[in-house]
Amino acid sequence: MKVDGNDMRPIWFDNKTSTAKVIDQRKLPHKIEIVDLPTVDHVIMAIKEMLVRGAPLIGATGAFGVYTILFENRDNTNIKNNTDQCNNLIQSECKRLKNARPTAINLAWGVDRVMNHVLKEQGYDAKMNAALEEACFIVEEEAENCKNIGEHGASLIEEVSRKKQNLTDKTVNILTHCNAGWLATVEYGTATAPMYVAFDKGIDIHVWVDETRPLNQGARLTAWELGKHGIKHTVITDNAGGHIMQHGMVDLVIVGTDRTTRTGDVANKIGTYLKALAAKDNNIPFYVALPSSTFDWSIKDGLAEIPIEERDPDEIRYIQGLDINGKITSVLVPPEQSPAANHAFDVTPARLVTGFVTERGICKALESDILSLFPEQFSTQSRHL
Ligand SMILES: CSC[C@@H](O)[C@@H](O)C(=O)COP(=O)(O)O
Repeated sequence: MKVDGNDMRPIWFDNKTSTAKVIDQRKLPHKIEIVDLPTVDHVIMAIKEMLVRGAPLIGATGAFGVYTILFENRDNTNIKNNTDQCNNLIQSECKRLKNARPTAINLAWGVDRVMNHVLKEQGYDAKMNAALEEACFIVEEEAENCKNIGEHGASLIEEVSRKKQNLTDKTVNILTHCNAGWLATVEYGTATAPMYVAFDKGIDIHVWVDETRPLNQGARLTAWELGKHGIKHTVITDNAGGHIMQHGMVDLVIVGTDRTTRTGDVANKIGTYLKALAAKDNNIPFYVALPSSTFDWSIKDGLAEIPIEERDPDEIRYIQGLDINGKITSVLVPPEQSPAANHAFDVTPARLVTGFVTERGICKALESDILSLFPEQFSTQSRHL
């Protein structure tokens, strides 16, 4: 996507250094800082500390992580000359990569996909080349998936726009939570992709951006992205959604997801469930946009089976922003001694979801409908079979 006229992605491969590079999203929107990922420890740190975040981006970063295992050990003759030792190292490092964050299924998906590719190859250089090739392929494929999500999802916005043509206020008001934009994917985003497509087609849209405490991905990242694209938006507190829905100020909710079961239960950033409840109570369509890499085909019960990450309570206790000297700084909010609990995600049951926007089209939040878009997953072993 364009930032001040320049093409930008949150991750890319730098041929000069032979390493993946990422934008450090902790510093946005105040500073664009690029970080190099030359070792697996760097990759794990980037995922854990959320320099990169958002399910599809975590998946892409994990995919490059597998390449990094081989890049990092390229001068280790013991590993290079012993296939068993090399494969054991790849498998144990991949396990470490997959443990960096638990909720987004894309991480395990991206790592396993590249790992399985690499283990089949004979010879160190062939393995390293295969890892890089597959990681780059995943990045392009996810970008294409998000583009298609945008095309399909824009039809929902166009439909609302058509219905509003006889009203004085024709603006389509969309609410979103967290950041499911290009910063969370590779290009376009998931929840934001339909917004970018609709806006580019000339539809009058306005986006309510939940600030998304504790790390403010909405206020910091979604607002920045939308602003750079010229899309009208307003940052609101996380608790304002219900109120504005009751007052007819929201036509449509679109969010992303970190893991969705084959039955349509949706894990996403903490607070998503409350938005879905409020949308249901106000008859407002609640859509979830996702690439197929975010479905967990092996599970059926999101509440019981999706692991919910619990992060450092200090992310709640401290809030980060620019001080009056223009320096990024953190300040303590609650009393020093008060404990805090940081549940990073929640699960919205399928019954509250109007539908899914995927790269293959839109479907209802029902196992049969989801599988009719992805019939090849019909026989994927659910843990319940
Ligand atoms: C297209 S990204 C979808 C989700 O990953 C996004 O909504 C989200 O919850 C991100 O959480 P984060 O903790 O910032 O990684």
